[in-house]
Amino acid sequence: MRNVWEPSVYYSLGKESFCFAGHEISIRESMDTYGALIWPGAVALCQFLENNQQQVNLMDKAVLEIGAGTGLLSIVASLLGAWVTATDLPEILPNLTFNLLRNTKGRSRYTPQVATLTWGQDLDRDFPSPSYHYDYVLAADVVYPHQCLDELLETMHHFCRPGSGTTLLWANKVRFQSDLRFTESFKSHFNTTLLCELPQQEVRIYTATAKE
Ligand SMILES: C[S@@+](CC[C@H](N)C(=O)[O-])C[C@H]1O[C@@H](n2cnc3c(N)ncnc32)[C@H](O)[C@@H]1O
Repeated sequence: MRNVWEPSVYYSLGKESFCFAGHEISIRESMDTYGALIWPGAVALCQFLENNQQQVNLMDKAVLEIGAGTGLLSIVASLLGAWVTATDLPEILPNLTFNLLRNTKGRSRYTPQVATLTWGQDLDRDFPSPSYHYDYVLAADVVYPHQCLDELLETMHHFCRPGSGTTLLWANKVRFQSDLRFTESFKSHFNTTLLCELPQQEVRIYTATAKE
């Protein structure tokens, strides 16, 4: 039988209750993996989406989140009216599904979907375009020292192609030189605008569309 990942330690690191889009949101975290913790980029992008609903109107929009982790950002997008697919590595999905269902059931316009998406892997097979077209792709704190930065950029590019009309929203805490190198590469692939900078949290939020 497939081993279903369950957090072994339920441990509150920082805040696990939030209020966004008029709802109390309760997130189950764990110490087990990066994907079971809430990262500052997710909180910053949730705040941005809540405060800028005219600029980024998610009502009835198709939204994909990559590296969704605990699901906080997907929950907020869902509560703001989007049809959301939250994706991550397979071992993250049980906790992600748990958090999504517990916080959106009976509250959101569309039931959020959950899917495995390993950056750079089988994208044409599992998410062929144009069948899988999204208005927005969300990404929070997906850039940190890991071995898959090229695959991450390839994934962003897969969903945000020239002429697709897809907008990418990427929030990240700037931690290392490698983050700045990724940002340069990101800017060379996409038309990029810095939407917001939070100096205290050292988080930057970018919006991007594909270069023609
Ligand atoms: C630092 S956590 C951020 C989680 C969440 N977005 C947040 O901000 O709270 C990075 C996320 O990317 C996911 N991730 C890392 N490598 C990945 C890969 N190769 N393919 C897909 N997801 C990956 C992790 O499982 C984790 O959920």
